[in-house]
Amino acid sequence: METALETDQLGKRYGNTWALRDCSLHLPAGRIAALVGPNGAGKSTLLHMAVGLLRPDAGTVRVFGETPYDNTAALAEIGFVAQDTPLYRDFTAGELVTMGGKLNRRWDGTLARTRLAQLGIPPDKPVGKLSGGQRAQVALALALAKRPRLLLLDEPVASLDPLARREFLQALMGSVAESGTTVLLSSHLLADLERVCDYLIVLHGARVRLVGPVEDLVAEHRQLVGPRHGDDPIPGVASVVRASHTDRQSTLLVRTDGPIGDTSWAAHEVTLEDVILGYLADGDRPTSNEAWGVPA
Ligand SMILES: Nc1ncnc2c1ncn2[C@@H]1O[C@H](COP(=O)(O)OP(=O)(O)OP(=O)(O)O)[C@@H](O)[C@H]1O
Repeated sequence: METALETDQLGKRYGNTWALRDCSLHLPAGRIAALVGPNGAGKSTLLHMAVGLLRPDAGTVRVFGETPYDNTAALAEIGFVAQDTPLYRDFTAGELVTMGGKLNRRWDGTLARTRLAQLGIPPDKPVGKLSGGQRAQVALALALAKRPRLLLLDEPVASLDPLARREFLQALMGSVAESGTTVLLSSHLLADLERVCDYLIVLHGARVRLVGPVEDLVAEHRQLVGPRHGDDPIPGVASVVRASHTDRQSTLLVRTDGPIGDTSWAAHEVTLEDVILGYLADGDRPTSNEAWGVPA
């Protein structure tokens, strides 16, 4: 299968601090992928390198086989909606659609106008005077009009109310289903991601913690509840993601590589949210109490 995005040992550093490190992953074409991680995990940094806004300090990033940095041909294949949906606020939505046609060689202005008309967005009002949700829809319509093969969205629904969020995600799903566009979408809203995404990338502490098709990842993880557990290996368990213990009982989130044969463990299925939260709970906090002058 064709690969839309591929990184190998990709890294970006600010001063002495790695914003993203040893990032190796691939995103097959046609997927709608969730990019998840706590604040400061490196999500925007990864997206900015994928869209050629940042030059990597280590490793490589390729979009459909091309390096995006300083590569106009590669950038023509990528749509990007940045975190705060920046738009020229004095321009109207209609003017932005016209401008897009002058700046992009493959531009579907009719698609953008049809979408914006369906959403009831006025064509003649400066976008600075639209609501946050309407602005996000304008930004998405412009990104889709570019007919990108890869669409990168950095927290596109963060500022939207639940109804606007649902409409935005439905619009996104509808149009990428028609066009076959690959999407990589960062968000903190796990329930939304569970509804729309079929591929998952978890970042934590500047590193990739988990990558793969949602269906496989959910199927491979189990919650085990059983007698207090030490460090002994459990047959069928490839790794323990997270463990909590009482005096007599242990509860483990595990990644399996076979059936759990030991009947002293009760094995429960997990949701995507359980898996994500398990990986997010594991990892160091970048800023210590000492740095803030508070006791540990
Ligand atoms: N321009 C910059 N200069 C210095 N450090 C930066 C810069 N941009 C990002 N960082 C640092 O890089 C790390 C990763 O930041 P990034 O914005 O990629 O995280 P994120 O996962 O997108 O976070 P959020 O969910 O808050 O948007 C953070 O520690 C951040 O402080």
